Amino acid sequence: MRFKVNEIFHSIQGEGSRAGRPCVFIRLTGCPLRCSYCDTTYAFHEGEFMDLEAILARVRSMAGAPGKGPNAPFVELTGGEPLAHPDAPALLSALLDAGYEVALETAGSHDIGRVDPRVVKIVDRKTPGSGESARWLESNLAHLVPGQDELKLVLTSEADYAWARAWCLEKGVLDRFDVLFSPVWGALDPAWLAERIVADGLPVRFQLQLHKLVWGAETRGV
Ligand SMILES: C[S@@+](CC[C@H](N)C(=O)[O-])C[C@H]1O[C@@H](n2cnc3c(N)ncnc32)[C@H](O)[C@@H]1O
Ligand SMILES: Nc1nc2[nH]cc(C(=O)O)c2c(=O)[nH]1
Ligand code: SF4
Ligand SMILES: [Mg+2]
Repeated sequence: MRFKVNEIFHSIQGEGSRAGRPCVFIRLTGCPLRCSYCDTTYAFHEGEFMDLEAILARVRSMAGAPGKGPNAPFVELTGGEPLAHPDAPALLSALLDAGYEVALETAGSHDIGRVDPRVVKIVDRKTPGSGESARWLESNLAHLVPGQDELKLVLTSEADYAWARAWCLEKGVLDRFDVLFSPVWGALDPAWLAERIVADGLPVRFQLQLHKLVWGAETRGV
């Protein structure tokens, strides 16, 4: 089983409710979407083929020995769009079997029902401002595990916020899942977003990309 891999790196988880934890990232090459704000366009084509064993060996060399419990080494599969690769579910299962806590970062454009339910799924509901909101697979909502998985809405503008709020209320997701609202870096004022969430009493988690605050927005491999 082979995968085109853009990069594998060890850093601090910069997004989601697990932000701040050391994490090994596996970034697969390729994405069929073209979000207006994508900060990872270098992963659309660049990469080298690696087989499953080589990926597991690289992860092991960075994350250390697998463990158990809440502080088991943490590994995230991202991209590009990892689920655009037909064998991504098998890679995720192999990482789980090796004893890691495993997360998947996905655009919600591909069926997450094929993924082991123990994988922490961080599913990005693309907004109109991304230009890719029509790629959303509504059936994915039924596969999210409350208390484990997360919905993320990355907002380009005040109009995107209004759309995101209405979508969350219409779908009833705020009663069931951890929902994250993030500004597009450099596009939507984070203070405006934070204040608006508070003013609206919206039970979502505001997030900034921590790694960009630490290393700047252009640094790769962090
Ligand atoms: C690079 S994507 C890879 C995973 C998958 N393709 C997706 O979009 O969820 C990882 C996350 O970074 C977010 N992201 C990309 N560019 C961003 C930007 N300029 N500002 C804030 N978040 C961004 C995406 O919305 C997504 O949630
Ligand atoms: N530090 C760090 N945390 C991240 N969380 C999700 C990322 C991604 O690109 O999917 C990411 C990333 O690129 N870097
Ligand atoms: S789906 Fe993810 S990787 Fe693909 S263009 Fe959008 S943000 Fe970038
Ligand atoms: Mg990133």
